Amino acid sequence: SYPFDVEAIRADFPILDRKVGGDVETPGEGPEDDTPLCYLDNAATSHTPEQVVETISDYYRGYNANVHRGIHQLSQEASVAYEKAHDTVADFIGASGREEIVFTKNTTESENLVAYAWGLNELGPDDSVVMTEMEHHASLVTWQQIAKKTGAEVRYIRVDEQGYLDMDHAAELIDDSTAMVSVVHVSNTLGTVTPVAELADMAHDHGAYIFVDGAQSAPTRPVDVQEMDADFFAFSGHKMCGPTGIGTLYGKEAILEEMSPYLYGGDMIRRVTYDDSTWEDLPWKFEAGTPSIAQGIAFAAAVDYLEDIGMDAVQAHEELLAEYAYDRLAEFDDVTVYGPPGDDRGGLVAFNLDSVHAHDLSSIVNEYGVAIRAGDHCTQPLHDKLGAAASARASFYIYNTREEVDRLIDALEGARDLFA
Ligand SMILES: Cc1ncc(COP(=O)(O)O)c(CN[C@@H]2CONC2=O)c1O
Repeated sequence: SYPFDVEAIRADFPILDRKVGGDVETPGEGPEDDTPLCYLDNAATSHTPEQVVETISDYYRGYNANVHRGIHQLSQEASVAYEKAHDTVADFIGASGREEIVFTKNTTESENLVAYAWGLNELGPDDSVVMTEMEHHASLVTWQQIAKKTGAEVRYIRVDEQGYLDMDHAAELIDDSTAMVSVVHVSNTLGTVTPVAELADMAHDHGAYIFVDGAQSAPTRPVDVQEMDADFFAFSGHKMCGPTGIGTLYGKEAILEEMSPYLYGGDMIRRVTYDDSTWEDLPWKFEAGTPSIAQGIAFAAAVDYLEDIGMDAVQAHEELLAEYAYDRLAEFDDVTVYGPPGDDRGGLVAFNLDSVHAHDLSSIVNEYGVAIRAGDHCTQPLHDKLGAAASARASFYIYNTREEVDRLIDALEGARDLFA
């Protein structure tokens, strides 16, 4: 049994009825497209339910217009919907209001916004930025490069053998020189869940900010940014039933108020003269130019869709599938699974089959209709630490089932027989 009616959810995703195996030039239409799809790459991107797809087409068909400035009815309708979408996202993560919700392109842009608009101005040679060894490149490379530009020092909290964060090491690294602690909430490679509230306390005890990368947590579990006391929190719509091209940077209002803009242009200004300019209120100060209007409205529809299921139920489903996959992989004596035990991780499992390179494994299981990820998952330093050039990764979402995990295991057995 599952925490909710998975079959009813699957009915909202026609793509799950796709057959694969044919010519990629003609998606889903070729005569060889005869193998039912088994999609297990949700940490990369999730699918989009009909309700969200319809929201996008309803917008373009019914009230497409530019926002914020127009006086005519369509512009007012689009502006209300786009601005209210910020309220929906604010409620979803426990923010105090739309002033704390900046719509960006994705998590990556959210990280860069803070690194450039705050980091470049505030960091210097006496400062340190503390991250973990399991950061995604969206934060690791961003803060690494900003630190180079500003002379700040970068420090990495150790991840132990089991994939847990070494909190004693965190306490050593986070000190009075620390200006920013930037950490992943749920690792997209290990599935490790980081104790972000504890890290926030450590950061605040030393007068530092904490930036939580919520790309893999916001879609898969309840998030309350005030409870964790995050100063910044970032996530992407496309990983949580939303379209690509839309993400969120949450920031505490007082901090965003102080920060200078990231991108300049229209919509983010209040008054412009030849000499200088003043800025719009939050969050519009950080949304320059014509925004991704349809995507923003659809992002809110995706939040509504998930809230209907309930994030506790989403988390429970993720965890049962991750544990099941972990246990089934443990049946192999030539499989290495990375990260904490199956009953203490987010909804993904990265692994290697000893005799088969992850890329070969991924392409073979693809022959069985199974879609998983192979590569470094944008965590190359972590893979160096693991001693793995690459890993295969299965990641689950609300529409996946145990039978689909079984299909993965059957495909792995097929791959092993091929290479045996
Ligand atoms: C932990 C984490 N942080 C940041 C990002 C960046 O998100 P955007 O690409 O939306 O900016 C990702 C994306 N996850 C990658 C994308 O593909 N496979 C993954 O695991 C991620 O998993």
